[in-house]
Amino acid sequence: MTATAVRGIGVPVKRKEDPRFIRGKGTYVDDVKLPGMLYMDIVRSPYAHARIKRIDVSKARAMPGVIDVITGEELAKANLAWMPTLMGDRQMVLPTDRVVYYAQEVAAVIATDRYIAADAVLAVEVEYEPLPPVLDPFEALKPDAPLVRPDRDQKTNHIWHWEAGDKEKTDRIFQEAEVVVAQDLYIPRIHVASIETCGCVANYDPATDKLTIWMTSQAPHAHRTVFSLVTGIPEHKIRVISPDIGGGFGGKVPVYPGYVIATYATLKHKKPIKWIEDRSENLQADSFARDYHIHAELAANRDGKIRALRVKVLADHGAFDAAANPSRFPAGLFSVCTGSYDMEAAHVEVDGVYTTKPPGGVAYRCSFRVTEAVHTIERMVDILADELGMDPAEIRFKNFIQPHQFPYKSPTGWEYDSGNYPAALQKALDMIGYRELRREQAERRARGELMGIGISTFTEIVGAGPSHTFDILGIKMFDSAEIRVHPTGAVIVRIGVQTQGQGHETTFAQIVAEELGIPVEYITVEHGDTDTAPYGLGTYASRSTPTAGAATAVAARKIREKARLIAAHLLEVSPDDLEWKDYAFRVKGAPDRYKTMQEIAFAAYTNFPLGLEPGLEAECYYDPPNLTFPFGAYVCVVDIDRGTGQVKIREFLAVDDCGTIINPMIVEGQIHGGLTMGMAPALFEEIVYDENGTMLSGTFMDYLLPTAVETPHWKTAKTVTPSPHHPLGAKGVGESPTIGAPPAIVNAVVDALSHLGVRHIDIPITPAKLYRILQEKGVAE
Ligand code: PCD
Ligand SMILES: [Cu+]
Repeated sequence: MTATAVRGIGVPVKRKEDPRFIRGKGTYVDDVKLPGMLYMDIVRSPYAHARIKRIDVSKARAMPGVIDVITGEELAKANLAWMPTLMGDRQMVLPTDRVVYYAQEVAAVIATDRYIAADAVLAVEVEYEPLPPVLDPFEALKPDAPLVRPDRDQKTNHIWHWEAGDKEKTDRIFQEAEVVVAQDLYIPRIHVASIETCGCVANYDPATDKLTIWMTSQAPHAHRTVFSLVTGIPEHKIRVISPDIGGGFGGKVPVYPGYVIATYATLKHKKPIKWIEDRSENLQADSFARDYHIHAELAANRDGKIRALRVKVLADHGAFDAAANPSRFPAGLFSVCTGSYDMEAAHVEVDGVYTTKPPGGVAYRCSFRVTEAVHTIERMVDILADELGMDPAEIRFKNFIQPHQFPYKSPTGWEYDSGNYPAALQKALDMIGYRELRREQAERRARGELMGIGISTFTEIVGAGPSHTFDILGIKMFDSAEIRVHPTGAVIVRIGVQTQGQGHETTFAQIVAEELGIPVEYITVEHGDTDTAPYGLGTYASRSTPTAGAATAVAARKIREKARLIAAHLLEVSPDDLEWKDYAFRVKGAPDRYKTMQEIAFAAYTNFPLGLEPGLEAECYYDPPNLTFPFGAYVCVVDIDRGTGQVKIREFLAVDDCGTIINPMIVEGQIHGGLTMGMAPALFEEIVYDENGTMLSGTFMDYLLPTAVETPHWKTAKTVTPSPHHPLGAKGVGESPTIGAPPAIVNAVVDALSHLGVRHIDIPITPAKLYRILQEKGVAE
């Protein structure tokens, strides 16, 4: 078998899933239609904070086609008015006495038709007594602030305090440091706004006593376990199916009240119940991302050598701590904020705060708060360079962790597996022609034009994670793969992770193709169905390749070891006389005597050595020894329109390193998508509330997503520094670009204005915001 025939690792195989997608033949949750299916729609709160005095459902119930109206009171009787969150908090499914955010679920209508359900929602009468909203986390911490969560024992809006690093050493360095720079940064609330909204079809079948839930889930097994624990239904009687998913991006990790209500309703009515959010519900009430109020300080020597980083954060979590993080990391992996730079010490503190806003704190393509971490350090390094009058590239070269320092122990306790930061930045600078650009900038500046060059050299942390520190509600964050090679050499691979567009059906097949020498078209990848897929923690935080990808390689190697015994039997040699070469087992010294995996597979069912178990299957539950640390060097060139305040990205070059690349075409697609999702919050996206806590950006008229028109032509390149502990040397890549892009863009805009005394601008850098700055500085046209 040749590499061309196998099309394994490193080959730009076209996506196996695309033929069905481009024909419109995908099966999304809303495509699931069952006989007798009922439809659910949700009554939502018009207030951010209010007491519920009365809910009158009589008019709604009387409407033809309305089957039921479910309220919090009814759920309370079933002990389901509250549910646990992934972070160990509790969250209202439906309220019994108060609402704590705008658009919160208040009641649910079940009807024979989606439109009848929507009409009946309007007929439900709710009497509210408005309470003062709590919108600013700083205000929320004041002693006289209204309590968002009187249900808790602690009578405060403070949720938790979390810290990492060495406080004493950090403080000492700050006291004696030659230079200190400080900056407040705000990373606003944003929303993943995936094409497909959330939803489910819940179906309890009394004949089999089985509950099946098709749901938009990034983690079907974990969700099944949560459902079992919440409802008391035995886990084998629950089947969660996550079918084709129209984008996850972190927003489909949490459990939403709608899933729980629909499940309750199917158990009650013994009919399938469909619930699909509309766009506004999705934007208004589903988990948000970011909302970090950051104060950061760097201590350095006058020559630009960074000595220490100190960061304090207020994290606005909304009304419930329903963030999607590993249990022990309430602030996610934010403590990776020392980035790509070697320093003596760091201290990071994060405080979680309740406000009357929707709960969440999901990733938005940022692997557990890494975007926030990277934005902080990459902005601070530029601010320091500005303070010292140094070039931002030069200050980075001066502070990079050097290639020989890996594995590198960071001051907040991470062990970076591998990296070569100077090589990546040098490549980026050479490719973009950095010196020439600086020259051009000086000329343009002299003519009064505003051109900026921004750099970001970020380190990502993905692949959660090693069982000694990573779990979700106690379930360790391993992942899994199961491979079956059938007699004709056709293969089914089942994995514990679940694609939402990333192309796992292709890349995981390529891993098996490479390891077994079976052409990729003979390999089918299945996932997302808890009845058939092995247990896994799901797809988010760019963990699939580092965890399930490793499991797939290890399982394939187990198959290969068994195949060796069968090949030896067929070739009548000892197993030790065989070597795996050019995708076949060959007799050492006589490479023309060989058996391919197809021949071996057939023998595994027809002609296996006596005493050997028949069949050719293997599984692996992979507990990663460490996380993987992908990285990149991005350079962004912007021109600012002095007449409108508009930022034009003239050029953007992304040099990424995700170790061994499985499918270069898919990785490039991931990078294009990720860069666009990095540009979006840098320039456009923001969730805005008015002074009453009403969301002002609940439609795509107001929540500005970039289109192809706003998106520049991304240039990409790579370096390859394999992970030393991953069986394939691969690291995750899905989120790197979203993490690396925002600071590159902001650094470029600030660079364009630094000679006017501008040091920092919070995202999103909208034309209106920028135009005001241009006016202040007297350069607006
Ligand atoms: N080295 C390497 C790496 C990787 N790869 C590829 O690429 C992809 C990706 O991967 P990763 O990195 O591992 O990741 P995952 O896990 O798979 O995924 C996840 C991610 O992914 C991304 N991307 C995407 N895409 C699409 N299309 N869709 C979606 O949804 C999405 N999402 C996003 C997100 S957000 Mo989070 O959830 O926030 O946490 S996380 C995330 C896949 O296919 C794989 O296999 C390759 O090839 N190579
Ligand atoms: Cu984040």
